[in-house]
Amino acid sequence: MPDAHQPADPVGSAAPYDALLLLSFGGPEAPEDVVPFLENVTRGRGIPKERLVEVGRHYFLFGGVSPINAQNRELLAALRKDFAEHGLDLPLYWGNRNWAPYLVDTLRELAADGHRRIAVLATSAYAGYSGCRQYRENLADALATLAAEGGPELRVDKLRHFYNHPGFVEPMIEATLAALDRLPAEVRDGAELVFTTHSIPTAMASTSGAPDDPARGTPGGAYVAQHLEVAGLVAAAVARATGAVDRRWQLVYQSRSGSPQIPWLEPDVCDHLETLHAGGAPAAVLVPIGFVSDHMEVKYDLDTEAVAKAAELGLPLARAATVGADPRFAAAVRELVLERAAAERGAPVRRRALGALGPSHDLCAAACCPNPRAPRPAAAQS
Ligand SMILES: CC1=C(CCC(=O)O)c2cc3nc(cc4[nH]c(cc5[nH]c(cc1n2)c(C)c5CCC(=O)O)c(CCC(=O)O)c4C)C(CCC(=O)O)=C3C
Ligand SMILES: [Fe+2]
Repeated sequence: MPDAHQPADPVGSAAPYDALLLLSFGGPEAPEDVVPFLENVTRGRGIPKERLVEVGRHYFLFGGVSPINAQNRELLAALRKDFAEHGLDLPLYWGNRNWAPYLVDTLRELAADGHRRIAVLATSAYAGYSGCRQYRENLADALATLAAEGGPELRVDKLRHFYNHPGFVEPMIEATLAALDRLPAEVRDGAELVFTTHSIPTAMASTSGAPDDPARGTPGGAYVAQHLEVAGLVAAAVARATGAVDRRWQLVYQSRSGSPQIPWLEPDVCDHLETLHAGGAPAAVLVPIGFVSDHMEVKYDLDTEAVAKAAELGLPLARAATVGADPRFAAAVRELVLERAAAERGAPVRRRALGALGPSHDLCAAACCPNPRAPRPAAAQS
């Protein structure tokens, strides 16, 4: 195993890639965007009407503006800066699944600019249908549209999952320590760590990951195994830094939608805060390891709803920042591009990953993270 703390080669070639595409979820930027955005997100997904009205309300509370697009613009700026500082001359593009700039428009632009082989970073760190295959299905749809228009053939390679990359984990450790510091000194040592991620249907969780992943088929599948790995890494590092070696932590879930009859991953974060309070916990720190930036799931479900729950309980609570545009994450993206480029050229590759699960595969298998409804074409797979 290579030493996880050694940086990858500082300079390298991005060949065979012509460009990097940042592929994200997208979000509304004005009140009149909210309903069309939600229609884009939920087309054909059987989400109850009441849930959509409720989620729309979350966006209207913030003036109809999701923070996610501004956060992606910041990440693009951080990537431009990092690439320039490291002499990596690779054009950067940005497209979204559910709002402007739309993926299909960005692919058209890439094609018009003469780019043919494109590395893709999806702003989703973990395995699973929603975080991986759905992005690849949208890539396949957009490529099919371009082909139907008579455009040139593009090849898109999605970069590996980065949940256990040190450039993603280390900022979260630092953010957790900073959140602990914001708690009153008298409750700090006893504060429990509450790692949160998006709940998904348990059926989707248990089929997440590659077919040969040992976690595949376990109740939480690779989705839960990967989150537990990150939570454990952050908890251990925090314990080392604060000396409170027996600090308790748990992985919990948020932002559940869908029909109440269908089982989703539990417990919910607000229920967990009640459990902690009932058990005598003096304080808690929320660590949203499932999300790359402080988008609406973080701003509403944690900073609004969970904060209100903690206030009602009288439980001191602090929320750790997400990775966002941290320069270490930008550097990790550069490493992932250079790593994959080297692998595609057949050159030696160093793949940094913390913990025991190892670096994720470059190419998803056809049976990775299946679509829970019906199989559909997906790009970037074997
Ligand atoms: C695993 C996961 C991630 C993390 C990985 C990743 O980042 O991709 C994620 C991210 C996000 N989810 C987002 C928004 C929404 N997700 C929804 C619905 C759903 N998400 C699901 C899962 C995930 N979602 C699932 C299983 C559903 C049910 C319907 C379906 O099977 O598809 C709905 C519909 C209403 C509702 O049900 O809540 C909305 C509005 C935003 C944008 C936030 C902003 O605007 O700032 C982001 C970053
Ligand atoms: Fe979502």
